[in-house]
Amino acid sequence: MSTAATQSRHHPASYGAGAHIVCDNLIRIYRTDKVEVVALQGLDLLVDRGELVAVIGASGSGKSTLLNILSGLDQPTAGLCRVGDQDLLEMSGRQRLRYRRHVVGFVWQQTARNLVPYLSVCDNVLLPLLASRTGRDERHERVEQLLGLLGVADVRDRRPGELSGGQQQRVSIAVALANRPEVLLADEPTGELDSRTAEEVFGALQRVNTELGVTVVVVTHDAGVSEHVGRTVGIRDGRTSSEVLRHDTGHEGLVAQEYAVLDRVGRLQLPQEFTSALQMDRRVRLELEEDHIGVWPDRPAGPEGGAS
Ligand SMILES: Nc1ncnc2c1ncn2[C@@H]1O[C@H](COP(=O)(O)OP(=O)(O)OP(=O)(O)O)[C@@H](O)[C@H]1O
Repeated sequence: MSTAATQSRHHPASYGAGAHIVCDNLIRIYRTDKVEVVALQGLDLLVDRGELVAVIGASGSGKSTLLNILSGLDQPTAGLCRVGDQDLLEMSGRQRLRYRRHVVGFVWQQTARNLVPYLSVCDNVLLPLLASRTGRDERHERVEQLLGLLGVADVRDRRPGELSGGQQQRVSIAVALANRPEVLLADEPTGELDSRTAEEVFGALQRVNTELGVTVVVVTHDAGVSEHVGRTVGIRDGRTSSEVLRHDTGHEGLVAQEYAVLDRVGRLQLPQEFTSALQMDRRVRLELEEDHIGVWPDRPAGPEGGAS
């Protein structure tokens, strides 16, 4: 289990201390003339430095809203959002620009948003480095390192339109990482790809996470992502609802285990499959046992109505 996740369970008062990314009771309300949409309704999320986390959820659950906030493009309505020592609610315009250029890198679903179509692969990766005034030798070293790591060195002189979808996204990852950001954010990076190519892109995200130590948050509705990451966080209706952790047990190999998320005040969302299977409605009966908490449907106690 991630250190941040374990720590939040044991010391709710110091929620998020030591985590790289902290979202605490994050709220984002979109207001238009007539309607108000609560896209995030108190979302909690902790990510450790160097972790690779997938955020999955149905359409409209708030995934892109979360990523837009983490990328500094959008601001939350309330709550706390911190990346390293940067507070995303308190930043000035100038700090926000610096944050977007140097602290986070992003990969979007549409390649057109990631790459300049008339530049070669090599020049696309070089572009952010020119803007950041990195020295010439260091620039070329970084470009070579990234092209090699992402397996696109052989297509360095091609333009984005001359690449496969998977190659385009791998080049997009290289562009996003050029300025050595601490965090890489990817919004549906495999949304336009077939499942084999999607595997290739998830593999590339895994590689940069392991080799460069960059913290990666990937948002997707592709449930297949859980094969490639240590932790999958489920969001539903703008809140974190569940987590799947993959443990290496040694003898049995990697085993996936699903957890419900407990927030800092102890709230827990029970999976709907569980509550409907036991016809739990409105309220449940709780009992503290030595090593677990029992949850029972609220039915009259009797020969058949007792705890099970
Ligand atoms: N600019 C906006 N103005 C009003 N409502 C918005 C805006 N952006 C998002 N929403 C609403 O907020 C909710 C969450 O949207 P969001 O795009 O974050 O979901 P998502 O999980 O990324 O969905 P998808 O997988 O379809 O991209 C939705 O109900 C959406 O309609």
